[in-house]
Amino acid sequence: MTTTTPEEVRRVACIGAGVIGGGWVAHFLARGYDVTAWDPAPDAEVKLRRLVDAAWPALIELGLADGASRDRLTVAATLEEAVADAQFVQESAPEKLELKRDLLADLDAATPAGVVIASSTSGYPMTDMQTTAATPGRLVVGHPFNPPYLIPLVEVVGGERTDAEAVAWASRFYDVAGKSVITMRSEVPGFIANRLQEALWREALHMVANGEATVQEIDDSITEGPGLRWAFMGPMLTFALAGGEGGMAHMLDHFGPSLKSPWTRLEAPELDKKLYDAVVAGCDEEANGRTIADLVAERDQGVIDVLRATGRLNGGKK
Ligand SMILES: NC(=O)C1=CN([C@@H]2O[C@H](COP(=O)(O)OP(=O)(O)OC[C@H]3O[C@@H](n4cnc5c(N)ncnc54)[C@H](O)[C@@H]3O)[C@@H](O)[C@H]2O)C=CC1
Ligand SMILES: C[N+](C)(C)CC(=O)CC(=O)[O-]
Repeated sequence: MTTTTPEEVRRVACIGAGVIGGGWVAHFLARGYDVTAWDPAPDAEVKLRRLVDAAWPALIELGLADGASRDRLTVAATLEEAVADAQFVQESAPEKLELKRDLLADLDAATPAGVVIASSTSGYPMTDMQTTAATPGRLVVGHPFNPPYLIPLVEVVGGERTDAEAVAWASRFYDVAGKSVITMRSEVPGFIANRLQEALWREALHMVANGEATVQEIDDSITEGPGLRWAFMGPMLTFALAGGEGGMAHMLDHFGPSLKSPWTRLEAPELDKKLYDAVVAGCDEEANGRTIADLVAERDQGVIDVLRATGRLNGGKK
């Protein structure tokens, strides 16, 4: 393993610079790191710098680290150049298993020995991605949430061939870099948060497909309802309060049987053209003329307001 401690890291490489890679770049720049990015798309640098510029006002509001600057971003011409002197590597390439396997093997070959390489994958187990790397012990999952420069959580987990030391190093590094870390004990498919989100998403798609709720109603049902509580108290404790003075024990006695009620019976819906079009059109209708850039700015401001209201403006951590 690397002899660089998480506290000593100054140079980070971000591989893949789309929505998430770009978000990681913005986060690491705001925390004062030197960042080198690489992305094979011809227009990647223009898009990346646009994303960082759009994120920067929110990051200023959150509070930049000493010395943080957009000038610390370098866009490399090759993968090898990007990782040549990296002290940590964050991979955020498209969610395709074969691509991730090949890319992680290439990164492993090009990155200085012992440096930890993390994948942003939304759900592939590292065991399935590290199969062709020569030194898989340093490969971990570091799953972020969009946008990584504002949402604190990172889920960290290794694969069967990952060294426990690499998982511990990555968890500590993200902590030092201002993230809120959950280090998982096993490779649960979808990790923790996406497993929960996907359950909700599956039910939402069923309701749209069956004409039971509109896209707008689904969003309102969360933002006007449980979402208000979830920003500061998770689904477990909020449901404990549903039991009144009896807390979770009374809640389980009272509502436990409804766990087996028909609302939880569903398999994933078929994402056919009709459902696809209905969800896309519903989002356009709900956006009501607001562009994606407008919505990103609105979301960023909303997250900052929530972080401030819940006393979490110190770099995003509780
Ligand atoms: N979009 C989201 O909300 C989240 C995505 N993720 C994960 O982050 C990763 C990236 O997803 P997005 O940023 O959404 O995708 P994206 O499509 O916005 O960006 C992917 C980028 O990778 C580049 N790319 C293509 N081939 C590449 C290669 N061989 N090596 C390096 N870069 C390559 C593309 O040019 C593109 O800029 C995926 O693993 C995804 O599951 C994780 C959390 C949230
Ligand atoms: C849509 N997604 C599965 C890629 C989302 C995530 O992985 C995390 C997030 O940002 O919600």
